[in-house]
Amino acid sequence: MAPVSPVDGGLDPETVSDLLGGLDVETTASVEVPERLVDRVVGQARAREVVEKAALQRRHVLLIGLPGTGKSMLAHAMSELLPGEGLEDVVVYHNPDDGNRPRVRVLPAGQGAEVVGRYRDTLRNQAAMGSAFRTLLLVLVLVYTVFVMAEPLVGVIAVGLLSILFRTGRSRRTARLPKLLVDNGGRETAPFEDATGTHAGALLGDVRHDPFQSGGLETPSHDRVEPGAIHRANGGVLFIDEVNTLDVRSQQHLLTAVQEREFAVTGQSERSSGAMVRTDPVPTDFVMVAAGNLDAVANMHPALRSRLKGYGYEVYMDDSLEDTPENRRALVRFVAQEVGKDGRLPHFTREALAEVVLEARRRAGRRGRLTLELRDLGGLVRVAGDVARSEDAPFVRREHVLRAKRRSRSVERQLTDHYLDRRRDYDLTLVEGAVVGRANGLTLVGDDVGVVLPVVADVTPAQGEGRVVATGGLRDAGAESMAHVAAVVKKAAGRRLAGRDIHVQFVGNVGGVRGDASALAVVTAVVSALSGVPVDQSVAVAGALSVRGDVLPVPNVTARVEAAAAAGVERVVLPAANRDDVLAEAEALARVEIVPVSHVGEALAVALVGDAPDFGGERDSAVGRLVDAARAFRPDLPGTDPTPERVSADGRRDGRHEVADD
Ligand SMILES: Nc1ncnc2c1ncn2[C@@H]1O[C@H](COP(=O)(O)OP(=O)(O)OP(=O)(O)O)[C@@H](O)[C@H]1O
Repeated sequence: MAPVSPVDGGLDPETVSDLLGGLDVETTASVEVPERLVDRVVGQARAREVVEKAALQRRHVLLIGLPGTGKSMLAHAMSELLPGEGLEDVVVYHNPDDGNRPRVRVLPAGQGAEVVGRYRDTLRNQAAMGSAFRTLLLVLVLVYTVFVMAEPLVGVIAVGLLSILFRTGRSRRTARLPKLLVDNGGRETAPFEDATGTHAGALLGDVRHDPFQSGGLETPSHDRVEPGAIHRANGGVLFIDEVNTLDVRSQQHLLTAVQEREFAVTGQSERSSGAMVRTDPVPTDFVMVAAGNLDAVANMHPALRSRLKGYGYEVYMDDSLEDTPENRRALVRFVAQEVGKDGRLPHFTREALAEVVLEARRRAGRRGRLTLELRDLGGLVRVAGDVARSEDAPFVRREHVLRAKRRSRSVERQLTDHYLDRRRDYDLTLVEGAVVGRANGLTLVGDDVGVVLPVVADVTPAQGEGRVVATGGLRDAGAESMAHVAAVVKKAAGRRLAGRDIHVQFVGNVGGVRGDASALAVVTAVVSALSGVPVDQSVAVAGALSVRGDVLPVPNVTARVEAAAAAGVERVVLPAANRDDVLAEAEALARVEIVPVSHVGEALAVALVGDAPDFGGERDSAVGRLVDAARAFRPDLPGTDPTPERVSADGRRDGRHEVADD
């Protein structure tokens, strides 16, 4: 059989070499993955440095950032950096003085199992000796009653009663066998405990309920004691993601464990018999790595946060890293690491690796950056591997990655596609002609799926104070941005806007408008509605606005441009600050023209077309000023120009304007 070649196609070798940061490997099989977990972390230089320092000083760490950026990986890496020596075992004993107060003994790691083993051996020997003695005694009683007293019935009863007595005594003795609560024997690295989403019992330890409680059938309390993550993490790392989701009581107890470095185990449920039991304190000398998004900081118990602040470090995780050859090589190592971790995936060819790096660029959404949301990128690696495996391909090739990209559509992507299909049925997308009061905005569903979102506006007489009424699922910054729109329109309009309501609607909105990237599209639609100057529907507009009309950058312009191109839009108006963020590789760029703008006027100059209709003798100064602003960038823009005479393309005077301007 001919050897299977990992040579792939589709990208030229120079581009591939550049995308791999010059790494000279044929497939991921020859990519070396570092031994230590901390060396496998891609990017996150600050967090890595902090974790290394905190491990040396045994300080707590708070990692805040987006999901899947390596927070738990760093916490795990930290446990590898902590010394594996000096760990302890914890053994819990029956307390003969008080059955509800089990005793706790802390021993060097490995000795706990020995102690319990020795205890068990002693009990076993005692039991063996006792059993021989008891058998002899029973035989003697039987012989005496049957042969000497000649009372076999008395003999059988006596032997039965004695057997029950002996059994109770034996179960009492075996019940005293101590329990190994925390076993660190044979462990080479410090423990790592992930307590994410645990309930109080699993976090703080618990004492199980005993339905019998007395009468000789009960389980002794020390045998019902269970350690919590805080006890198992002793000497190592306790990792808690979404720390703010722990209830307040658990956070308070956690704080006590952190401060005191020991925490007694007691039953967590008030109604359980375990609640009456409380052990001696059990050591909880761990380093805590708490994680979450920004909400976690806001909602964390203030005392716990202050403890973390005072005795630890806080790091905001990076969500992207610089697109340098070194970092691209790190990404290639990441793919090799994910392939190795899965264990069943074929290796990636150079071209397939290059495609993953390209995807990391695309997902970063900013020029010169690579995404660090690596859990998601790891998902793409696995799907690409599964696609290759389903075809029994010996390697994951570029086409597999491309197919995986299509297949591993996020829920947002699927929802958007579904919505676009529906919208096509109802003809909601309009990408040609010119319409008054309608502009094509570009919004995001989720973080990285672009959608063309039409915005329509109309002006009506106000019942009271004039206002801007916006509908169609505006939330957060999206709702706030309407105030910026109002400022821009009002400033231009002066008092002439009084007595009018401006209605704005996001048509067929699917995911709600969270951000302020639609502000420019809204102003375009509003100005068009006020002026009657139509908007060119082959143009799509994306941009946030300052209250002064400056166009501000928006996230993930590549996804927006792709959505515009897919819908058939010809030109996309984007904030000038975002110009470089559209990936050069985006296929969509071949199909659309990008028009960078810095001021609302520039955008209007591109989007507004055609002549303004007759205003019935009354020139609208609100619109006048905005369209004037636009004219500063495109002098031929029609609208409020007071010049009475306009010459049309064929040299004739434009009669309609004459009438309007007279
Ligand atoms: N910076 C990184 N370097 C290498 N691999 C990473 C990195 N970030 C994430 N990963 C990969 O993604 C997986 C998930 O990351 P991890 O669980 O650490 O994310 P997280 O930030 O803790 O997310 P969450 O808050 O959702 O738990 C890791 O096991 C690893 O394979």
